[in-house]
Amino acid sequence: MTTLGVLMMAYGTPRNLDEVEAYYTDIRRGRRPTPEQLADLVRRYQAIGGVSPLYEITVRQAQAVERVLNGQGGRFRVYLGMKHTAPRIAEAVAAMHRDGIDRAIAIVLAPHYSALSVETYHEQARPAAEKLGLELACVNQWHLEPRFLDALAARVEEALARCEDPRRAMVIFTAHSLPARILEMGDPYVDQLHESGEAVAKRLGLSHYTFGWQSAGRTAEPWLGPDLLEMLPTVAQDGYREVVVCSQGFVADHLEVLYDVDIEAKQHAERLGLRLVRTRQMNDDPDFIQAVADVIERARREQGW
Ligand SMILES: CC1=C(CCC(=O)O)c2cc3nc(cc4[nH]c(cc5[nH]c(cc1n2)c(C)c5CCC(=O)O)c(CCC(=O)O)c4C)C(CCC(=O)O)=C3C
Ligand SMILES: [Fe+2]
Repeated sequence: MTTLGVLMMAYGTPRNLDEVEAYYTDIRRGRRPTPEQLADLVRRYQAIGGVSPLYEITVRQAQAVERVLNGQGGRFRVYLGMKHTAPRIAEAVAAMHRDGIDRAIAIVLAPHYSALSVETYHEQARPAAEKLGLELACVNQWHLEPRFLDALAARVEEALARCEDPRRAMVIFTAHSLPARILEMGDPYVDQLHESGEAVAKRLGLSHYTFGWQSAGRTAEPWLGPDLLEMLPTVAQDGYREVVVCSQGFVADHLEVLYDVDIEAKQHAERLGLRLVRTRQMNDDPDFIQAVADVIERARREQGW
């Protein structure tokens, strides 16, 4: 049995505050941020303790997925490639090739597809693989993977259990906002976020839930709305006292969760007399890791590998 590669791709995070400028420049496709923009981002990293736990969590996720896949009788080797930091996606592909791997499944640690998110990872992976003659099967989305939905539902249930009156709490499913032009592009991102949220709501029989966007970029073009922060006053006006935020578009604790939700949104909520409870992130919890392994196994079967 030959070893099958798994190219596991994730966003990447600066390892320390000195790396923030280079990171931000990379996210902005080579345009350096203004001193004000940089200072604001540094301030947000400082507010969550100086560094984001994202890199360590991503490494643990990759190792755990490899363990589960191989424990099920497979022969996989997982390689981690980051979009904005080292080890880069192309480096991970090159490492696979050096190790003699000629087939790999490429998966992004983000469940919902958009041409402006998941596709940008594949756009780095595909040419790197082609150049080396490595066959790549790219997974576009996995937001409806049954055990992923189970994991998401379990976290919403657990967050509701932390509410004083779970039946009267509003659940808001969020994801990273994207430029609103994806709507004219026929992009499936918005529909997919509704699909996974609806599936969870159905599993739990939720009657009070809605959808919102978070962490929109600081650019001039319009972004998908409504923004979570703008929704909170309406939720308060409608008489809710507790709100559960499920950042379903993210699978780890990182800046967008630890700052944008835990600090910024929580402060907004408190000023409105709302208690905000956030669902726990997936990180390397076994139920989530099994779900990712299921996605990879499914892709392997579909390829006939
Ligand atoms: C769709 C999407 C995901 C989810 C899917 C996926 O995971 O891929 C995601 C995740 C993440 N985004 C992250 C960080 C940042 N994203 C930024 C900016 C942007 N994100 C965008 C999109 C996404 N981003 C876009 C279109 C921009 C604007 C770029 C521009 O200007 O054209 C900025 C710049 C400053 C700011 O705007 O806040 C930062 C610092 C971190 C790591 C946090 C940590 O370090 O813990 C993570 C996991
Ligand atoms: Fe981002």
